[in-house]
This record gives sequence, structure tokens and C-alpha cells, in this order.
Amino acid sequence: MSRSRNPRRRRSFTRGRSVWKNNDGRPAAQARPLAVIIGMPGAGKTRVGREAAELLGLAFTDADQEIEGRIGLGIPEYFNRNGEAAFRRQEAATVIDLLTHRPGLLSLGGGAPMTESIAQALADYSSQGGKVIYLQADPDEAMERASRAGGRPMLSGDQENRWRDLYARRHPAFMRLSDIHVRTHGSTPSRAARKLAHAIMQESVHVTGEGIEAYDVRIGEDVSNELPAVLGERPVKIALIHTQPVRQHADHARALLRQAHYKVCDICIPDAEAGKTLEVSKGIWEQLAQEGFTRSDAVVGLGGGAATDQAGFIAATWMRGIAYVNCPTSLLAMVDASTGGKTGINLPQGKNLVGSFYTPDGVLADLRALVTLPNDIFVEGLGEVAKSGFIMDQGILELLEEHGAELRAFDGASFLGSPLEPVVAELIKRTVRVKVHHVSADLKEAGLREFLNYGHTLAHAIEQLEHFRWRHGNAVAVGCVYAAELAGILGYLDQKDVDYHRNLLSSLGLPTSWRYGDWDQVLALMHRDKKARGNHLRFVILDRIGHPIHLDDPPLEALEVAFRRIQAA
Ligand SMILES: NC(=O)c1ccc[n+]([C@@H]2O[C@H](COP(=O)([O-])OP(=O)(O)OC[C@H]3O[C@@H](n4cnc5c(N)ncnc54)[C@H](O)[C@@H]3O)[C@@H](O)[C@H]2O)c1
Ligand SMILES: O=C(O)C(=O)C[C@@H](O)[C@H](O)[C@H](O)COP(=O)(O)O
Repeated sequence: MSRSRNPRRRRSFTRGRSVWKNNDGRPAAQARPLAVIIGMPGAGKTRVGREAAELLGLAFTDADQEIEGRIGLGIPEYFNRNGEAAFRRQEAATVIDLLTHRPGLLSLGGGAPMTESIAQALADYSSQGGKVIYLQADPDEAMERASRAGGRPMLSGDQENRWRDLYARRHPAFMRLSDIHVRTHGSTPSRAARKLAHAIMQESVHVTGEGIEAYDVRIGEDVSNELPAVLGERPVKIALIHTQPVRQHADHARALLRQAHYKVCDICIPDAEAGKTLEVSKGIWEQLAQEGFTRSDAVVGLGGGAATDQAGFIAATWMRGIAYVNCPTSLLAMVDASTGGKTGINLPQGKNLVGSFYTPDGVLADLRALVTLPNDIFVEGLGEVAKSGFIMDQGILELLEEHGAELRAFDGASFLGSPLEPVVAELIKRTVRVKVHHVSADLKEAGLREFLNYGHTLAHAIEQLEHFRWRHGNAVAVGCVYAAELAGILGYLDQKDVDYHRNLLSSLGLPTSWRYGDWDQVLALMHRDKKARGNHLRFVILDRIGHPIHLDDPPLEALEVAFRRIQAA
């Protein structure tokens, strides 16, 4: 995988996190395992699991060793004396107990998930936020390790054929029961342990709601390795839509797809807003037709928000809709553009005027992609992060206040393993949660979801009048100040909260003013905003930080006065 890497130093994975928490937020020390490892004999569940636990500062339990301790006998001997059925009963009692009471990392015996009561317990554990990780080793490597280790009653006799027979029966069950798949093919045990540790650290936000086929937004290092698992086995062809600046991340995705035996149609589109045009869409549709894409094939959108908007639009329209997965590579795309199902393109007359609400099958926000993200693009992404804090999450605002200087000085080359990494991961997770809160309740933006549009009424006018030279996040920052000024003028927001908008955004390196003189042009474009109804302008403002409201038909004078205020220095 030829991707620029931060020089690997053996770093603590626990930096910046005092206590590992389960997905439900409970400190792991007081509860069930943080993650459970399943896999075939010889996959490395014990050795790799133990090393990953050490990296994360977690306790490690090998279920087989625990069982031997409880029955006071080696498993092979117990098997010979009492048979497999008796062993599976012992194993189920122990594993179900461990799933409930043993914090840290837990690895199960190869056959354990095949026992119905254990499979059910794993499904319950996963539904409550636990992570079931399928450690997938290269079959030849695993067979060699399993036969070398010996002492496996299920592999007695012709080891290789027995292993392959077990794999044929167990692999589908393991795929069904696991949330995360870690491939260790060709990895040293320490490299495999790091991949496993990243998988355990990854965050996941589940998206569901009316009109939404549920999917997950996964956030963490190496989550892009989940791409084949998220796409599944139905597609034969994959249209990988990306842009030139993210080619090395596209290279990685392409390699993963080909390793998983998909036929990849590589589509590199013009960068940024130049890629969100009808001409580009037309070119892609023609290429899909030429390549014979059918309804069972799929799209992968990899890049910034402009690329994922176009990719989603292609997926929404090709044969009236095929599957797609987003691999966002910019901060803004990770926190906003890749999730929620707003797909679309720009017209010369305005931003996002053509598109469809069409949700992805999954979103993989791989933090490793941020290594190549330029500082100015990272900072503009903070515009949407701050917006999400203003409308809903005080925790986001606190993180932005506490880490503003480091965030403003973001440097991709030193990002991985730095103290900033867990901060950015937390900001991404929180911002995605704000978006998902609104999208789950109102996919097609009938009301609640409009709150996500805070700052956008002016923002889109700015982008248009600046001929897309202004980046979206920067325009949103100015748009949020405008909305705060408007709320202040009309008595909804007090001056300290208006000033708070400017001070926080400025501290992050975001613009808070825009020098453009033609108010009539601005007003005309705001009337084209998708929240407008007929000739009625509609805004989202705050009546206090964290509490957005709709504002319909605000007085024209107030609109202009607020505009003049964001024009000033
Ligand atoms: N659909 C939605 O819900 C939604 C939400 C927010 C924004 N958007 C849209 O997203 C777009 C803004 O997204 P954006 O800020 O990502 O802009 P962008 O897609 O234009 O990307 C910004 C620049 O950064 C580059 N880049 C991205 N990731 C990189 C990486 N890892 N390494 C190096 N370069 C990288 C891109 O190639 C581009 O040059 C706008 O079109 C906006 O309308 C959509
Ligand atoms: O997801 C939403 O809904 C949003 O409004 C999110 C915005 O941050 C995003 O910029 C979106 O693309 C704007 O949508 P639009 O409907 O105003 O084009």
C-alpha cells in the first residue's frame, strides 16, 4: 500500500484517552469487553489479540485458556474424555459469562460462534454497542500456524482439508456476526496487532430512520479496509469516482477492491466544484453505459465533499439508483458531506440546484486520509464543525475553544499519533452525530433537518458570487456570523452570543466577514435558496447557542443591516 505514512514510532494508543469507553459511553473498566475477536484456527486471535490489548492498555482474556482454568483440564483431553457436545456446553457457559462480565479484549475459540447460544449472545453484545471483530488471516498462513501449534481437536486427521471444511462452514457465520473485519494477510504479528488496535479504536455512528436503509459511518485509521465488507458480494463492477489530489487514497481503495475480486472502473473527475457539474455527470453516465454497469453494481465516492456529492448523484440516478459507499478524505466531507444522503451538482445559476436525497450503504472516514490534507482545507472543514456546535452540541464548542490553536495549525504530516488525532476523531464523531440526529428524523428536510443549513443561506450566495473561489466551509463561517447578526438585530440573540460566533470562528482561522458590495445580487440569490418557499425567504437562526429556530420572511431592512455588519472588518 504505497501511501505516505507518518514515520511509525511505537506510540501509545491510549494517549488523550484516560479510560477506554464502550460505544455506549460506559468506561470499559466497569463493564463487558470493549471488543471480542473471532476467527479461524491459526488466525492469530490469541497472539495478535494479546499484543493489541497491550498497545491499548487493555486486559486480555483468551476464552480457551479461561475454560481450561475452569474445568481444570486441557481442552484436547476434555474433548477426548467427554466429546465435543459436552465441551461446547462448557464453552457456552464460560463465553456467555465472559461476554457479560470481563472487561478488556476477549478472544474466542474458533468454533465458539457456531454454537447457537453464543451466536445469540454475540448478536446481543453487538446490538448493545460491543465490537465483534473477525480476524481474517490468509488461509495458507492460518493453516500452517494451526498445524504447527497442534492441540486442536477439530483439526484432527487431514489438517488442511479439515481446516478448509471448517472455513467453508464458519466464514459466512463469522461475516454475519462481526461488525468489523481485519485482514492480516501478509502482516507481521505486530503490524496485525496495530491494525486490530485501530479497528478497536474506530468509532461508529449508526444511521437509521424513516426512509433510510440503515448504515454506519465508521471513523478511524484504516477503516477504508472495510470497503469490500460494506459493499458486500452483490456488485461485480465498482465505479471508483475520485479526484487527482487524492489519487494515493484512490490507489489504496482500488487495490482493496481488486484484492476482493471486484472489476474496478476508475473515474477521475475534475477537482472540487469543477467536478460537480452536469457535464461531468454526463461523462460518467456514458462511461457506466459503456462498461455495462447493471443495477447490482455499485459506486464508491472517494475525495472531498464535491466528489462525494457527484458520486452520490451518479448512484442515485444510474438506472434510477444503485448502491454506493462514500470514502470522504477531507474533514468537511467526513463530518458532513458524505453522510445524510444529500447528493447533487451545481448549475451556473446556483449551488446544489440539482440532486436527490439518496443514502449510502456506508461511510468510511479513514483518518489516515487526513495525512495529505492541506491546512487550509482542514480549517475550512472546521466551519461545518463549528456550525454543528452552534446549533446543537456544546461539547463541540468546548473542544474547539480548548484546541483552537492546534486545530488552526493542523499539519497532516504529523497528525497520526499526535495528541490532536483523538481530538479530531472526537470532533468528527460528534459532528456526524449532530447531522445524523437531524437526518434520522427528517431525511427529506421538511423541517428539522433545515437546522443543518444554519449559515447556508448567505454561504451559498457567497460561493456563487465568488465563482466558487471561496471554499464552502469558509462561506459557511461568514454565513453563521450573518445569521447571528440577524438574530441579534431582531432581538433573538444577545450581543455576547453574536460576538461569540466571531471570536470562536476567528480563533480557528475562519473568515467572519466578506467584502462584497452588491446587496441586490446577494438578496436575489438568497431567494433561490432551497429553504425559500415562493417569494418567502426562510432562515435558520438561534434564539440561544444550541437552540436553532426557523425565521420566515424577516424584515428586509434587518437583512440588509446584518449584511452591512458582515462587510465591515
Ligand atoms: N451533501 C452534503 O450534505 C454536503 C454537506 C456539506 C458540504 N457539501 C458539499 O461539499 C463540498 C465541500 O467539500 P470539501 O470542503 O471537501 O471541498 P472539496 O471537495 O472541493 O475538497 C477541497 C479540496 O481538498 C482536496 N482534498 C480533499 N481531501 C484531500 C486529502 N485527503 N488530501 C489532499 N487533498 C484533499 C480536494 O481534492 C479539493 O482540492 C461543497 O460542494 C459542498 O456543497 C455537501
Ligand atoms: O445535510 C443537510 O441537510 C445540510 O444542510 C448540510 C449542509 O452543511 C450542507 O452544506 C448541504 O450540502 C447544504 O445543503 P443545501 O440543501 O443547502 O444545498
